[in-house]
Amino acid sequence: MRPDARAWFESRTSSAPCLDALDLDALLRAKRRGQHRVSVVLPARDEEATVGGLVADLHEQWVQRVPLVDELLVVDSDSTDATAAVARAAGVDVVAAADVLPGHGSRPGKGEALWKGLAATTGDLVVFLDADLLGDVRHFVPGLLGPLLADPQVEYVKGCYTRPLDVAGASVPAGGGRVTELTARPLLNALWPELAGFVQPLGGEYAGRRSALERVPFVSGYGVEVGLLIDLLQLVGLGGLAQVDLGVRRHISQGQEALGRMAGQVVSTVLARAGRGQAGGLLTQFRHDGAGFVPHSTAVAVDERPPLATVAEYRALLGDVVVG
Ligand SMILES: O=c1ccn([C@@H]2O[C@H](COP(=O)(O)OP(=O)(O)O)[C@@H](O)[C@H]2O)c(=O)[nH]1
Ligand SMILES: O=C(O)[C@@H](COP(=O)(O)O)O[C@H]1O[C@H](CO)[C@@H](O)[C@H](O)[C@H]1O
Repeated sequence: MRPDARAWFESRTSSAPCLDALDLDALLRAKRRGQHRVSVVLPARDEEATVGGLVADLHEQWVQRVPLVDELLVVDSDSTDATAAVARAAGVDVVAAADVLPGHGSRPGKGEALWKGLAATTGDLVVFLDADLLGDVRHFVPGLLGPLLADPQVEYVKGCYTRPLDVAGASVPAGGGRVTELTARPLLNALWPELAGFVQPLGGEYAGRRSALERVPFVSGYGVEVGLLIDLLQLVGLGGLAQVDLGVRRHISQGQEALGRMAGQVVSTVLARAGRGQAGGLLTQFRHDGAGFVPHSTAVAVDERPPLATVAEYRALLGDVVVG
């Protein structure tokens, strides 16, 4: 690693306490001292199998038992299953991405759900969690908030973790993060070596100050994480970024072909941010039908939403809501 990346890695990497080791009083004092309001946003597309238990645990722990979280919102990203109903039955608010900022229409993709989730919430601190997480991840919330509560210079915190890959019933201890290891990490090391200290640049768990998040664009698809990292580096500098070790992260993993399309969106975003503009914007993959290879192409061109701070409808929304 370059000296600046190593210095960052050593000074801006912390570890999240496990739930039992947390000083809950100190955590709530820090929240009150900073007069913070905390929103947790989970983008969810077809996550009926996992979203209910996940949000029920988070709600019980951080809304009912310990008042750390003020808003817990699932953003239904055009799900075709019972994601919304399952999440509502678990006692949390659900909004359809298409219903947020309706004047701006609706686009597919995870980044669109996150942008709409930021617009639909009011906390000055916002935590983003994937909705397909497995196991007890309640400590992720205070872990991600910790650096933001402790240091006003920190604007954005990425979770990092080991990522076992569960495939066909077998678990590969560090097999997860395939797009990270095979695409994002090599590209970021080549083009933004100052970001080489990020263990999980694509990780789906992160938190930030609304004042920063509303000043960057949101790539509409899977390029959103790499886009946010690059854009927030430009906005707040390496000193405004941090990462926190959350332990182990398990989730519902996709197959190679789907990850190939995800990688295509990540590459398109990186090339666009590196000034290479839009290449072809198409990714062609191949299947074999027994007689020969059959190409099939998907669009991976970068589509993004502007910084929310530039959206009049959003400013009006904030103006109508008392934040505190
Ligand atoms: O169009 C989409 C695609 C994904 N997601 C959500 O974004 C998170 C991460 O997506 P996914 O699990 O597909 O990515 P992976 O974790 O496999 O990299 C999950 O909560 C998805 O439900 C979403 O809200 N809209
Ligand atoms: O990190 C990665 O390589 C990908 C795929 O992870 P796995 O190989 O399925 O564990 O997962 C992440 O990347 C996506 C694109 O940035 C994020 O949207 C996901 O939340 C994150 O899990």
